Amino acid sequence: MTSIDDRDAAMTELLGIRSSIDNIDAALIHLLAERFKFTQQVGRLKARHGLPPSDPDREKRQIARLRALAEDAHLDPAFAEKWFNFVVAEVIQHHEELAGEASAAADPAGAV
Ligand SMILES: C=C(O[C@@H]1C=C(C(=O)O)C=C[C@H]1O)C(=O)O
Repeated sequence: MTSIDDRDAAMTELLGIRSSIDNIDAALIHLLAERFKFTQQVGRLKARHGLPPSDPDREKRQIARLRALAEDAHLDPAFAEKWFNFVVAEVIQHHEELAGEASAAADPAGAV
């Protein structure tokens, strides 16, 4: 059993830790927003030049790099890879949408 004082101290400590978690979550949202700004830039460039939305070789290299970074940082490399694949799936969907918009703009009647 812990005393009321112990519990109050634990709650104060918990709130302090959660405030750091809140700051990190906010930083991650800002970093992701910045990443998506750049991937949208890549998507528009690819769409303008008829390049494919995905680049599996680049993804493979990034996964190897991120797994090594995760290991150094004592983060589960499998989690790092899952996170990357989750983000890339969204990026590729955006790129496909941009490619569709570019081809519709180039050929509004849909003629082949
Ligand atoms: C952003 C790109 O497009 C796709 C998305 C990637 C990413 O989000 O890291 C990597 C490769 C591509 O499949 C790119 O080709 O660089």
